[in-house]
Amino acid sequence: MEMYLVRHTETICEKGICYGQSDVDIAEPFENIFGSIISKLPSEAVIFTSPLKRCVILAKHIQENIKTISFQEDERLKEMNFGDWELKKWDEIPSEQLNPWMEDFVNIKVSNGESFVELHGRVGDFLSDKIAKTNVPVIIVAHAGIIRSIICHQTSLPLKNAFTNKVDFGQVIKIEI
Ligand SMILES: Cc1cc2ncn([C@H]3O[C@H](COP(=O)(O)O)[C@@H](O)[C@H]3O)c2cc1C
Repeated sequence: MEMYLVRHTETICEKGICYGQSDVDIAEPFENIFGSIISKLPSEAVIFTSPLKRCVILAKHIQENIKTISFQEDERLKEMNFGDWELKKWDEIPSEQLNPWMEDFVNIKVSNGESFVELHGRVGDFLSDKIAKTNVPVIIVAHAGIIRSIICHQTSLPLKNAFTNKVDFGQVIKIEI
């Protein structure tokens, strides 16, 4: 079965902001890049999306431009919950908090947020719940952290190496499962 992992396009956030689960807008114009994303997708698929608007806007556009078998938002596809760091500049996060997390972002929970292993757990629940029994192409519109977690689930890449995969804004990654 073909799975298409699509990262949302660029946001309006200035560079260097940790926006995690904050519901930030996408930057305009986005018509051309949306068109280029559609050209890389199958003509018929089931669509799942993160409920954050930077993904829903793109997912709805995909829904309108291919033969959509079903369309579902799923909370488990939200980006990592960065808790107290949400909407802070990375370089304003106190180093006594940031450094230990950088050393072990897989296991260390951000204060009032989650760890990457927790994110990976909810993504695994989503995959076994919604994807395991599907035999038609699947499109998942989500975030860099979620896409990396899915790749780790599907390839057995260790979580600590998840960031060796580049995931750009508007990138489409096709995997066969
Ligand atoms: C472990 C981990 C480390 C990160 N470092 C930056 N982000 C990134 O995740 C957030 C949103 O991604 P998107 O633009 O795809 O919605 C940003 O805040 C960005 O800093 C990370 C995410 C994760 C999971």
